[in-house]
Amino acid sequence: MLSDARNPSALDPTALYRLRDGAYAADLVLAAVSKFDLFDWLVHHGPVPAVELCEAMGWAARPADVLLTLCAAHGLIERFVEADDLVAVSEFGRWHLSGDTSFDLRPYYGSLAERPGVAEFASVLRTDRPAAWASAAPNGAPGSDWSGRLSDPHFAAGITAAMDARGAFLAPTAAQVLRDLPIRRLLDIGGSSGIYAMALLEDRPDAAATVLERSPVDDAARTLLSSRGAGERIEVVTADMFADPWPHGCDTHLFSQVLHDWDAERVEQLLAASHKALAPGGLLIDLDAHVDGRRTGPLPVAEYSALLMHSTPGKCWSVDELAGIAARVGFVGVEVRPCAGDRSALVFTKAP
Ligand SMILES: C[S@@+](CC[C@H](N)C(=O)[O-])C[C@H]1O[C@@H](n2cnc3c(N)ncnc32)[C@H](O)[C@@H]1O
Repeated sequence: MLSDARNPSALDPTALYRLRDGAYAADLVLAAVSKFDLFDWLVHHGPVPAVELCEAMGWAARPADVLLTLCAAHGLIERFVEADDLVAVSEFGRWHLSGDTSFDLRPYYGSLAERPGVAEFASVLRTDRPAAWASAAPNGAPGSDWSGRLSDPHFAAGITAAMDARGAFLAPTAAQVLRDLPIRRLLDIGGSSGIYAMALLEDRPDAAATVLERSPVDDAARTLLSSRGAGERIEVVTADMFADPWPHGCDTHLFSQVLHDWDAERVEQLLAASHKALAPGGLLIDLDAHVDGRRTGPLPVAEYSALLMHSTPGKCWSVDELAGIAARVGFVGVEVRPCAGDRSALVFTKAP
């Protein structure tokens, strides 16, 4: 048993990540059916560009994009991002979720329309404002979103423990995938407990790392790193990644599951800050769950994106969206490396 525990690939918890990360996805489809009658509308008005669909439904672009990815991943719609983001109901969607046939499941879905998550998604779709983390406060209550609650040391400790637990499998498996990269000085932005920095230093005895974290997560990170004997090689810098200067001169920057918490404007701000602070020729690694270029899946990522869209200003970004932003701020090229747990690492380079 012990040897299995030391070999993460022997006990792959991907199914458990999917269960947890997909917890909100059904509520989003229930909202589309019961609050907006999406598939029946598409039967009568589609195919339409997503922007017209949003206008008709009163939806904001970000949550609508997440919903369309999820519907496409379930085979309920067809989506063509390359053609004006044209959206059409599929035969499967028309058959079972519109009034067009006698196999209409809408009343069955409607019987769950009173679930709190369904109302929350209807509100996020209309307002683009995140709902409370884990639906733990009335919709839109001030400071109830994930980022607002991180200032509370008790909540921050719980989230840091959660990120650390997730990383026990993801960090060493990602480090294997990134083993060949010439990392000597790593900056792990929003690095939480430092578990990814530790994994990346494991096979690099001459390398060192800095975790950049906001308060009060910074203290939790320091305590954990020193209890794991990594306090000497990994320092924790307390900083707000949006407002404070970043340490300069690192040859590699890591965003692990950070960009998915933020909207396009702030993602661009973070990538620009990274480009500015990185050493020439340096690498930027984005480790995350990424939607495919056509924004039609994969299903586990589309489901996770629903959770993130519910309670953060972010979503699971597609490889193409991030590559576009990275190119705009000056990075060259992108290499995609599949990792365990439905994650992948995007490796961007700053020109020498
Ligand atoms: C979703 S967690 C990811 C943590 C870790 N990188 C991982 O992969 O598990 C996002 C992290 O970003 C940090 N964070 C959020 N806002 C921040 C800010 N303004 N400045 C620095 N860190 C921030 C949070 O404290 C949290 O640890």
